[in-house]
Amino acid sequence: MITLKTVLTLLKNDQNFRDIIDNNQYFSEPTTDTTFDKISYDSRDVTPSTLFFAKGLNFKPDYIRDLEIAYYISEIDYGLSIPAIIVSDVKHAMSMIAMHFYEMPQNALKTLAFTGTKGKTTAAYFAKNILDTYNGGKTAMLSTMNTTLDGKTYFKSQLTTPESLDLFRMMREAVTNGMTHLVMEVSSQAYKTARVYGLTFDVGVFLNISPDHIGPIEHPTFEDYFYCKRQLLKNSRYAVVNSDMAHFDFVKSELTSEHDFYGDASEHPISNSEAFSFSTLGAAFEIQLIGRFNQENAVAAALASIRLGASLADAQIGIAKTTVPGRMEVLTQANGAKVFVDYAHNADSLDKLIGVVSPYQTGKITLIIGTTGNKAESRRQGIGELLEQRPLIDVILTADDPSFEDPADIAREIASFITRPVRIIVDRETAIQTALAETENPSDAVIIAGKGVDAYQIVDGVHMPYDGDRVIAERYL
Ligand SMILES: CC(=O)N[C@H]1[C@@H](OP(=O)(O)OP(=O)(O)OC[C@H]2O[C@@H](n3ccc(=O)[nH]c3=O)[C@H](O)[C@@H]2O)O[C@H](CO)[C@@H](O)[C@@H]1O[C@H](C)C(=O)N[C@@H](C)C(=O)N[C@H](CCC(=O)O)C(=O)O
Ligand SMILES: Nc1ncnc2c1ncn2[C@@H]1O[C@H](COP(=O)(O)OP(=O)(O)OP(=O)(O)O)[C@@H](O)[C@H]1O
Repeated sequence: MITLKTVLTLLKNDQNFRDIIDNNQYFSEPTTDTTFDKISYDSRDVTPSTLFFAKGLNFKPDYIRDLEIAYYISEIDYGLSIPAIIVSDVKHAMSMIAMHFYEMPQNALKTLAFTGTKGKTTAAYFAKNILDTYNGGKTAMLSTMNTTLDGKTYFKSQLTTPESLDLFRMMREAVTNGMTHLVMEVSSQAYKTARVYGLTFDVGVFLNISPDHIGPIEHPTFEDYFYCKRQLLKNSRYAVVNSDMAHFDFVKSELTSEHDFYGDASEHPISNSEAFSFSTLGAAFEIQLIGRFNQENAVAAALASIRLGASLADAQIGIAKTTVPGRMEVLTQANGAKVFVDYAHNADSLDKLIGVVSPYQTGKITLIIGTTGNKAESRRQGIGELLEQRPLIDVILTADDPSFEDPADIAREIASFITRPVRIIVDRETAIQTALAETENPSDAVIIAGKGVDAYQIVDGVHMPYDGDRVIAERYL
């Protein structure tokens, strides 16, 4: 519950309030003694005592024109018969009001947030397992794939970082469920669209940065993407940063909170790095996820979790038992060839993935990859240029969430950066079946990159059923 008076006080304290318009009259103080028992940004989910937020690129005033709601908050006066609270920034208003509506759940949780171009989900899974070992399974998690508010039941996430109204509701539910810790991924979009506005995390981790998510609906430039990501460190009481990341000196120069670094250029380098083990922080670790970058993700999660109370032994146990659905999963075909299923879907992570596979697989390596339509368009050139530099990799280009674009056109665009012949097999299952049928012996490998266990393909803006790369690969082993 929240009163109109409190809403206005919050907005005024945040210098966000402009005016109330009720019946063509302007007011700066509450005109009624209203209490809201629901907040919503979706007209399909309101009651008469709902405080409604009109926001978003595709919002239409017709959604609420005929609704019986007490007030709406908006940057624009839509001239409706519903009283309007006009603000300068509706996303800021949503976050400030949501955290108070849900009674500041962040005060009852130790919060740990990961940002970075790559590794957020993996690091979040490492941290959940470490913290669960410490607190007996009381860690909620919000990740790109899965969300759990009771530490054990998972449901599919809509966004990497939810809208503020959903975020604070979920945080309150986690507290009600007895959770003591929350691990979450914070995307650059979350800062760009103020989904975590006003929230201070106990620990914020910056994993790495490379050009990505640049396109019409995401970030106009790399500068904007990088700036948004850095906001996590400004809004965390304690920062953990990868000393090997691009622009590290600049990130370091901006730090104002207490902090720790990991990586080769820090006091916590990784040593004795083998496929399934490594050493750091003065201890030996076992790990199921191969790849040096996963060892980096693990160290980041360990440092952050230790800051929140976990011990080094908790970190060793948590890291050893972590697997992440669709990330670096290895299957073996009847002929002994290996199939690597991984979520890599930009040039940087693809480069790392190929780097992990090629030392072990000395035969023919076939890569199946595509990239999204209507989003992150710069990935096409990045992936194409990378594959041009890997002449020994046999490439099959396929569909990966083409959305409103033609997947064959996307594939041809990637192929335009590669001078050797590459195959285009648009149907993803056929591409996987073809590659698996071509392997001959244990030194061969197929890398299926991009969708992991995602059980959909976005086609014409709609999530169409897709079995997921791992399930399909298992079918043709
Ligand atoms: C740019 C952006 O942040 N977009 C998100 C945003 O959209 P929006 O605010 O513009 O809202 P909209 O979808 O245009 O709809 C307008 C409003 O009308 C309302 N509505 C709609 C229909 C109706 O009948 N009644 C009604 O009230 C809707 O509830 C909505 O509030 O809010 C929507 C939910 O409220 C999100 O679904 C949408 O994410 C889009 C689909 C998206 O794909 N975002 C990506 C870029 C994103 O945020 N990705 C990052 C991860 C990036 C990474 O991997 O690092 C993430 O955090 O998920
Ligand atoms: N530290 C890292 N550096 C580079 N690549 C990584 C790193 N960690 C993971 N990857 C690669 O990126 C892929 C995605 O990993 P993960 O899902 O953990 O990252 P994410 O940041 O959550 O990604 P996204 O924002 O695309 O959802 C992995 O499948 C792996 O190929």
